[in-house]
Amino acid sequence: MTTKTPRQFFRPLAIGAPEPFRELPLRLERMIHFVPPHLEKVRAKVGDLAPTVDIVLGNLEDAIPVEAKQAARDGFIAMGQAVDFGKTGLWTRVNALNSPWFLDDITAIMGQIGGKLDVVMVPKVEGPWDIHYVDQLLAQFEAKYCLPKPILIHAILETAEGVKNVETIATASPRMHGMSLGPADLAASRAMKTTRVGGGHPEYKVIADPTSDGAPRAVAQQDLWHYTLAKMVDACAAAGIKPFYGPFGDFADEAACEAQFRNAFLLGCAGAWTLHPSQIAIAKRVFSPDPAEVAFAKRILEAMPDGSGAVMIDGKMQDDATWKQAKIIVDLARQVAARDPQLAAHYGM
Ligand SMILES: CC(=O)SCCNC(=O)CCNC(=O)[C@H](O)C(C)(C)COP(=O)(O)OP(=O)(O)OC[C@H]1O[C@@H](n2cnc3c(N)ncnc32)[C@H](O)[C@@H]1OP(=O)(O)O
Ligand SMILES: CC(=O)C(=O)O
Ligand SMILES: [Mg+2]
Repeated sequence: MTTKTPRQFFRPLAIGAPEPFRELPLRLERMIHFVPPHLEKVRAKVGDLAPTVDIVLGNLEDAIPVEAKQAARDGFIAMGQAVDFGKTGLWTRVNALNSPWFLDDITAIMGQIGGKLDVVMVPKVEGPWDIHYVDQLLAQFEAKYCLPKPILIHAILETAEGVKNVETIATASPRMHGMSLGPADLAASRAMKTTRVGGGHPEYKVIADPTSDGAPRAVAQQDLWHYTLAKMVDACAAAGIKPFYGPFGDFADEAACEAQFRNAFLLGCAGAWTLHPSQIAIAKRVFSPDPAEVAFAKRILEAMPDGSGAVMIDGKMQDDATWKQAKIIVDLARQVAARDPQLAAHYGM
């Protein structure tokens, strides 16, 4: 594949558009909270909701009825204008690039609240060509409206072709913020035989061999999403962008939601989607590091001030590599502490 030279890669795509970021802005993004902006009742509470989440996302795509597409777009703009989001990110999920609504979504939003928007989430991204199109369009709007800061792109990985092209999607533009797993559309795209939005399936399992005494055979459920999530995490980490778990649709099963989010956290994800207020506390709990882990990570950093050598702590060998792991945990704890005084106290920060 032909790619741009390094210098061309970082040039603005429209005269007057801001320079692309070289590094992602440092932001705590434990949950991307989805708001249906066509509902006046929900919209009215966004001012109170915003300080309790890291990101508010106005959803315009799936889950918004066709007859409410315009109301959702208008509602998102009204909400964006009315609310002071402070340190909370303001994102939107626009309709798919091949839908009848995308062009009007992006045109209206950039014209009216482009200066407040942080990230555009693009659904059903199939390859780098989708990112290039949105990249160029955003640059033209940034130039037209003299926006000082580039708007970032977050892709949803939710088609088989997208998964096949995940590495070229991740590196398609300096505007790439990250990626989320879209387990519902991806399941459909792959003809997986499920009807769930994320999470496991009891029939996806391995079973131990039968024994001569006929004892019940041990069964272990496997994670349907491990392969895709791991592939996405590697593509994102290699490109210097952020991977996220997507939605978990069974709001009543908080334990399963927490387990799926925690697997994603341990594997390298920065956050997950919250679709219902009850999921916010789960995401906060999972994507803020455990105070005991933070305390141990601090001991590693203190024992190896320049990050080199080998020391023993509680019988465990530490060296340059565990120092790097510890730094990731302590840096994340610092970000969380800056946002959450209660956790700051638990972390001793
Ligand atoms: C596969 C995908 O694409 S996933 C992404 C697309 N899906 C979404 O964005 C769904 C977002 N969530 C929602 O729209 C809603 O949660 C629904 C429609 C699924 C369920 O809503 P309800 O039936 O109202 O749920 P419930 O009665 O439990 O809500 C309790 C309260 O929380 C509010 N609430 C529910 N969801 C949200 C939300 N996402 N954000 C803010 N408030 C919410 C309700 O308005 C209700 O408020 P009230 O107590 O003042 O009446
Ligand atoms: C997240 C999403 O859009 C999906 O699972 O299809
Ligand atoms: Mg989807």
